[in-house]
Amino acid sequence: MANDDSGSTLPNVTAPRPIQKRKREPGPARLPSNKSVRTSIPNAYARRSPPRNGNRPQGENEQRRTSKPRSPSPSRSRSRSRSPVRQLKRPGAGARVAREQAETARRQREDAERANLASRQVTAAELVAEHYNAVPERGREWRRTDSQIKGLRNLNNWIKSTLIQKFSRPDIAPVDGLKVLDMACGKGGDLGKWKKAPTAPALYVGCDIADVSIEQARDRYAENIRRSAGRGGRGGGRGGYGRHDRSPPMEAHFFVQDTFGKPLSNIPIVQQVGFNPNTGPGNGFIGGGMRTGGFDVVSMMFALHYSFESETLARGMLKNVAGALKKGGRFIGVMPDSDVISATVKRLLQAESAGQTPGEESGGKSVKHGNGEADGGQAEQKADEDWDPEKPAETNGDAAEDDWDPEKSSDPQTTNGMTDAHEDDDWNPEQPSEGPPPMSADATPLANTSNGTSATPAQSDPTPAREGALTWGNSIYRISFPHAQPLTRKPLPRDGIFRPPYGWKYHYSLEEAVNAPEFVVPWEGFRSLAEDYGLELLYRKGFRQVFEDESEDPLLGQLAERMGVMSRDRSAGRGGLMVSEEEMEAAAFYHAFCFYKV
Ligand SMILES: C[S@@+](CC[C@H](N)C(=O)[O-])C[C@H]1O[C@@H](n2cnc3c(N)ncnc32)[C@H](O)[C@@H]1O
Repeated sequence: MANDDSGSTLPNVTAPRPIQKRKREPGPARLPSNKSVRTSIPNAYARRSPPRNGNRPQGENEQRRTSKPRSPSPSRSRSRSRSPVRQLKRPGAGARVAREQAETARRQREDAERANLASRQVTAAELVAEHYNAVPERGREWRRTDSQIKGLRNLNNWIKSTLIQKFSRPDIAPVDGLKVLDMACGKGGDLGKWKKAPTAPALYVGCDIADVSIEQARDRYAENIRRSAGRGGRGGGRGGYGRHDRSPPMEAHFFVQDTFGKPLSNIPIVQQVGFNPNTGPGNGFIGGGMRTGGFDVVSMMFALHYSFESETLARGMLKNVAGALKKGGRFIGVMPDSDVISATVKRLLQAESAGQTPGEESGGKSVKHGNGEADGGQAEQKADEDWDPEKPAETNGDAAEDDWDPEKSSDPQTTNGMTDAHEDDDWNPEQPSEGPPPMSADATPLANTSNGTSATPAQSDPTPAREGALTWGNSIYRISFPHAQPLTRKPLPRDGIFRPPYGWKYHYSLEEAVNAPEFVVPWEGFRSLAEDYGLELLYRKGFRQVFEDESEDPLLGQLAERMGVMSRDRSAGRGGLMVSEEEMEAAAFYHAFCFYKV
């Protein structure tokens, strides 16, 4: 999967289904014409969408209506009586038979399509699982000392913590405690962040498609419980997760589960908490949240983009999110920002048609595309490594994961400097965080952008562009889009608007972390789809903006210091920022969001 941009995993739901040609019927019985049937189809998505809840897309209903024998109205009878009866009767009966056969054939084709789609989804899901299962667990020590992207890891962790802090406030927590569902929880790296939520969860349910990751998450949790018991409950009665020493341990359950392609209602504990299978469009209403039951928060960190492979998966994901949330519950997450992608694709395509060489359009020399021309003489040492599917890859999830180590003492006396700064599980606002910020020599101040996102071209570019690909990035991350989607042959949009919003595959690689295909999540399309499932937007910010705004908050600012994002010494580096500009550029590819369940 890591090197698969052949599009072979793209289910054919992304390809418009050919409209079936039907036999002409003679005389008046021929109405409505095929043309009117075609124009009655509301949009391209409706044609591609498999029927949900037994409802067929409008166009198909139209087709079915035309094939149904009509009860003759008086006026129709009159008009028939003026027509030669024998000419109408025989072709009418024949046409009916033909229609029935055509209808049967169409249904069979649809069934086959659905079966094919289902099996291909499984394949795609399996490939994702395979990729993440293959990710080595390098350990906290490696991340702390050897990782070249410590600053980025810390920033990602802090942003996830910030979302958790902001949107799991006591006002949404019921008396029996907060219930959290982590969809695509990876190795359970966010368990420690939940411990520091304003209301520590009473129940955490983590699901992921990668079984090895789920095993690691279970081990992580069990180890923490064990150590906490060994310490006599010190460090938080909730198995070391709680902030209140006498609170009962946080109960956690982990499941191997495809959270986009399969309903979560098949998990007993999810059923027990409450799952509403009727959310989303269907029968003309949007199913609301449950008045009682349901999770208080659903979290989806660095994973939602996998669901935008197809409309079916995206809807499946939202159905699960909305179905699991209680009324008033929150859906939080982080994912790639399509505004950054759109702006960069548009700019690079314009530069390309203006005949500019890569980088010229931006005054820089780092963005390139096409046939892998050398870029400003930058070193190309990493070359094909970034495209090697065999190359062991660590996940972004790992980069994004907490560096929680149950072995580590939470005693502030035993922690210091960078070590302590990397221990956000043992967050202690009193503990100073010091250490030289990992600045690059040419680091520049943070750029202010209108929406907090940045399409800043990279500062350096040691990796080669792929043949026929539009590529940008810097020495730690790289995005690569094929000029045309392999399966659909759809070219990259010159206006930067991805329509339809599903199936736009690109390749993403991050130093030490990810090397895998992903899918664009066009923001507006996603937002309006989310509304269909009763999810209203509360918060959306690019990572740069999250940092600039939220680090002003006294508590979150302290947390940034504790997590190695900021130094207490504001004269160090760029106002104390411990994230290099290249890391910040990589981070600016993402944005954070929170929705509210109505
Ligand atoms: C980048 S990792 C993020 C892990 C974790 N949320 C974090 O922030 O550390 C992406 C995760 O999404 C999971 N994933 C991808 N597709 C999935 C699906 N259909 N169902 C469940 N998990 C999925 C992967 O297995 C992987 O663990």
